[in-house]
Amino acid sequence: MHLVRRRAPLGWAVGDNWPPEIAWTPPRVTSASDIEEARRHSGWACSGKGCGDVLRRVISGVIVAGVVGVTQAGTSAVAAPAATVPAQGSTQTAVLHKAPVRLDGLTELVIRRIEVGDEVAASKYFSGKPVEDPVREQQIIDSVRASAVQLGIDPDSTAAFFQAQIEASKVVQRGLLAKWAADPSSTPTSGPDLDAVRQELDELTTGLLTELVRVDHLRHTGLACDVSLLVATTTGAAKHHFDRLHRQALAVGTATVCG
Ligand SMILES: C=C(O[C@@H]1C=C(C(=O)O)C=C[C@H]1O)C(=O)O
Repeated sequence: MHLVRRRAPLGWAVGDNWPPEIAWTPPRVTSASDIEEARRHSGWACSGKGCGDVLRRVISGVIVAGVVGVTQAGTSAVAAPAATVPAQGSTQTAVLHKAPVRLDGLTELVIRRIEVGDEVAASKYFSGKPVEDPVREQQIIDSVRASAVQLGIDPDSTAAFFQAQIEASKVVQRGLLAKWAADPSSTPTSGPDLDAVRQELDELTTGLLTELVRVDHLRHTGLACDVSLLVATTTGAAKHHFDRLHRQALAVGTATVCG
């Protein structure tokens, strides 16, 4: 078996118990789509004999952590009481000793911004405006840098986070415009005014900055941040019925959260 790390959302080594706060034994997860889901979300690429077990461990952990994340919603982020959670597809159980840090609020706003990308795409489909507007992008980056200084968070990582949001929006816009060009029957019937949509994006910027301040101390916690982000993005994408394109945008938009 050959296992390589393509990116680093999880700070664990092969053979570690995962997630570290959860004592678990892997439930049976066998379908091809589960494994494909694990491959896409784990940040690991695996080839050869034994990969199935490794990937099953990852997706099993995601399921358990997701269940825990949902059941622990609204409770304290640390030192939560122990809870027993039934593992999907198995009689085995996972025991939660400590809830992971939560990035649901930030992720929810990233998701909303991605959804607004659909409206931007529809607007541009009718106006013929290009996907990319470098002047507007620079205005956003300059503005969030200035806000970061005022709010006492790092301007460079704040700028990188918002650059990722802009890239995520462009992933959605390009994907939808390409889809509509290939299949005219799927095109929108109307498109909103771009200025109105940009106002919505500006409001989201304020919300995202507030969330970045709130989770600032969690963003450099390594594994805890990685696990929390994985749970938040996995459950968020499922809750919003994200398709492949929007999941891809979500991966782009959250790439700089834990660093
Ligand atoms: C969303 C737009 O499309 C692109 C993405 C942007 C963004 O995500 O903020 C900004 C400018 C464009 O490069 C837009 O034109 O407003």
